Amino acid sequence: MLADDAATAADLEVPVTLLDADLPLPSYAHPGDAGADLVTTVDVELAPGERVLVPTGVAIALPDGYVALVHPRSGLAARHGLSIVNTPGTIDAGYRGEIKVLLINHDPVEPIVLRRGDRIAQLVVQRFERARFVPVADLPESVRGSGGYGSTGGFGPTNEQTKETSQ
Ligand SMILES: O=c1ccn([C@H]2C[C@H](O)[C@@H](COP(=O)(O)OP(=O)(O)OP(=O)(O)O)O2)c(=O)[nH]1
Ligand SMILES: [Mg+2]
Repeated sequence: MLADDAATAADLEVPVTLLDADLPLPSYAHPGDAGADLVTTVDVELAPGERVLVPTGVAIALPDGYVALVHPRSGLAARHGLSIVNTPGTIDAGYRGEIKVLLINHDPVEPIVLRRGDRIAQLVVQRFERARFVPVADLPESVRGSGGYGSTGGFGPTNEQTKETSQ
């Protein structure tokens, strides 16, 4: 059973429709948690390496200027290798459809069995900035410059599985 998430008047109000009345609203396990847990409405078994788009029974209407991000749950990742292909998934403010989660089983050997009502992911609601992309000839200088992808050090050479395309 989920703990009472103790919503307060200070919390952002987000209208939700439950497409499956027997399952719960997204719910925070503890006060102060960033992620509200989402459940699967279906039983599903993921073979090793398999990905499945799983329904959550929830549709929301975020206010303009907000986004909801669908993150994996670390316990399921650590214990079973369960993650999300497109992590974090982006729920746009204008989206009124059912939130779905593209789960993947990263375990090389064991299948993962999920039951209807299991908590499979967590939704983090955030404000965001819209950018006005302004073309310029030269970007302002910075200390980092164009160094990236391990420019500050790492361990070992790049694995040959990492392919890079050149122009
Ligand atoms: O994990 C996710 C990610 C997205 N969506 C929904 C909400 C989101 O607003 C919409 C579109 O997502 P996104 O923009 O990431 O996908 P796209 O491939 O760019 O699709 P579109 O062309 O519809 O924008 O799909 C989900 O239900 N779950
Ligand atoms: Mg899109």
